Amino acid sequence: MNDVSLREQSIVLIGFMGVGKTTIGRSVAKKLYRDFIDIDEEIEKKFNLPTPEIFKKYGEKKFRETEKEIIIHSCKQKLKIISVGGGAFLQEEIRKACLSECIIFFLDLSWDSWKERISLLIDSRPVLQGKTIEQIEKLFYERQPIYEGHHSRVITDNLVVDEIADYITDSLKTAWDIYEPNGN
Ligand SMILES: Nc1ncnc2c1ncn2[C@@H]1O[C@H](COP(=O)(O)OP(=O)(O)O)[C@@H](O)[C@H]1O
Ligand SMILES: O=C(O)C1=C[C@@H](OP(=O)(O)O)[C@@H](O)[C@H](O)C1
Ligand SMILES: [Mg+2]
Repeated sequence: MNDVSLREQSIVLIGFMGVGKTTIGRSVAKKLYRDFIDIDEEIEKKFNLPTPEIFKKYGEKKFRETEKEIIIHSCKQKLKIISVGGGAFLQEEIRKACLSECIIFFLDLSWDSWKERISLLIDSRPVLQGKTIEQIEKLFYERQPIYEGHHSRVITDNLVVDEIADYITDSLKTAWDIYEPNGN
């Protein structure tokens, strides 16, 4: 770790696509009066295209390279709330950078709850498109080990966005008060 205090460290949300990283990250940022960075939004701004179009026009490899560049840059900043795409932690360099620079929350949703959400996700997630539900289930479980590197896990089944965001902010405030009681 660098010389950034615990209170200043940026927070990174990870987990499979659709678990709520973007929505919950935005809510946590509001509650803590911090800037929010959604890495997918940053990639889309850079290409001036939605993610499915980036995949179509430039390919997944280019998307992943850009994702890495933006995350490595963003995770070195202080006091941010950062939501990374569900595939970002496939890249070891990203995992290592986030783990050493930031506090990582893993949003853990069960397959049974996740599959109820699929219709909300399919149009904007190219990785899900053209796959059967069985293939998506296989991907869901294959991806779980990449999220093992984290500092805190939040089981999100049956919780609304506000409850999850409150849980994250409360646990951060508790950790800050324990480890940096004088606010530094
Ligand atoms: N706790 C939750 N309960 C119900 N729906 C949720 C919850 N969190 C997110 N959603 C919904 O799931 C969809 C995916 O959320 P999103 O924040 O884009 O996930 P991610 O960034 O992890 O892909 C959105 O339609 C969002 O409104
Ligand atoms: O898991 C993945 O491979 C992806 C997840 C998406 O982000 P969310 O996890 O926010 O849906 C986005 O980065 C892209 O569609 C690829
Ligand atoms: Mg997202």
